[in-house]
Amino acid sequence: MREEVVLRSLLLIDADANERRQLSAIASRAGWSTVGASCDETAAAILQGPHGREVRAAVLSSWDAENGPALIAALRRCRSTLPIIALADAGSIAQAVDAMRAGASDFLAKPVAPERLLDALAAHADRRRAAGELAPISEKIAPELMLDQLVGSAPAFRAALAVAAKAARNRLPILIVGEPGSGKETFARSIHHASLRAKNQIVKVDCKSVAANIIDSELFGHMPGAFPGAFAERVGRIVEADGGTLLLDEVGSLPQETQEKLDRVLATGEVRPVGCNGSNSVDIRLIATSSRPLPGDFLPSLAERISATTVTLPPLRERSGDIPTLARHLLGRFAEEPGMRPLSIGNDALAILMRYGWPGNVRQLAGVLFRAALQSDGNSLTANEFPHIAIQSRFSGRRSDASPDIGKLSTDAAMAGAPGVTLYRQDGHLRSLEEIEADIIRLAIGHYRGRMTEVARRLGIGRSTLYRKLGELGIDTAA
Ligand SMILES: Nc1ncnc2c1ncn2[C@@H]1O[C@H](COP(=O)(O)OP(=O)(O)OP(=O)(O)O)[C@@H](O)[C@H]1O
Repeated sequence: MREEVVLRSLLLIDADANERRQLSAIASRAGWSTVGASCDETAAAILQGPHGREVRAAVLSSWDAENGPALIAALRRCRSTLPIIALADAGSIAQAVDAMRAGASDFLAKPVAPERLLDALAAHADRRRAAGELAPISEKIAPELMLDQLVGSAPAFRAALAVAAKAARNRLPILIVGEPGSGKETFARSIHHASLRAKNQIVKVDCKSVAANIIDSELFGHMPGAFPGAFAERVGRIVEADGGTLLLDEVGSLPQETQEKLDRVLATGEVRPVGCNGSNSVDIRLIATSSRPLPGDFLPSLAERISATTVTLPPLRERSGDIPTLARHLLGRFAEEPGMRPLSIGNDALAILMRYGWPGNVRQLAGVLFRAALQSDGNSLTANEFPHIAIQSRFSGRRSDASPDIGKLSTDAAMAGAPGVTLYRQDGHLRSLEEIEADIIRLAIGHYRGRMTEVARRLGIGRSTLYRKLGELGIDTAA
């Protein structure tokens, strides 16, 4: 038990005790114990004190360009590798760049969604995960893209685009399913912009981060006195979206009762605020997203209504042929921001990025590229800029130096939907069956991130056969 607390102690630095209290409440949800500091001297004293080693990360909750760099320098003097996450008001990429240049490990725009902060903390402070790879720093640099500007040519991605383009023209609900970071919200916004409702608002509610006891009031609104603390009338998000699009992120997290109310709104076009006897007519198009198939206990009639049109986004690892174009697109986006400059990316770097599994999908790719872009001194990113990714890409069927033509590699991979295994030696002769088999097994281990039961199942062999082959072919899974 003590071990758990010691492993997850978080230093919160802010002059305002309220800010510290709010962050402490969020962090405690993920099991962090917190210690607060109102200034840099106190923070340094805590890090140098008897419990200093227990602190696993620090959050500067009000980034200030004038004092921030000195504060980070002071923290770094005490602990050079401490993950430091800076928070600042939304609106300035320049602040993000400043904070990162000053040595922050990550930067988040306020107000920070609790999930985002916890993800960033986990990504930076949990040594079992690659440093910062899931961090959402590049999040702010995400322009609204039209459907035809979305990057991707893999067949599954094109199929998703085709469904989205067709659905944009009507007003029926849409469900977008895809792993975290695969582009669900981006798709939803592009669909809205391609629809006849584009001139009206798209209103987003993140169902996962709104507490169950206030979600009804958030969505449907409430009347004064509807519940203790409801002093004034509140217009719900559904009414705000009237004439436009309501985007419900992670719709599977809605409580059962709210699902029933939402189902009625969709069926009747009428919204009844909490505590009100009457109702308002609304005209909304619902786009719901979910990072996994809707849960088994999800209200069947609502599930049927919202999933009649389903857009399924492939994970990035299943469209690694799109990575070169995506990487160039993302670098182009970053280059437009103040303090950033145009950067190209070399074939060696692309080969590494294409071999990696990307559990955080396009968001993770954007984060990794953004960090590399900030740290690079040259005009082109090379493999050296991606050490964490290179380490994790090591189980690969294709050596980057055996595939110098990334254009060809990307077309091949796009056709296969994943990095392939080369059949030919560099002298043009076929490779032996054993070599090809070994590569396929390495590729499968990398693709399923070392989950041997899944590797065996996907390769259609038993686990014991898999382990025998690892021995016979000299494949070292711990390499
Ligand atoms: N096809 C694409 N082309 C260009 N950029 C993309 C594409 N897909 C995703 N992105 C970028 O990747 C980032 C993550 O996308 P987005 O927020 O839409 O993912 P998500 O699936 O909604 O994530 P989450 O499940 O965590 O909410 C954004 O910066 C977005 O602009």
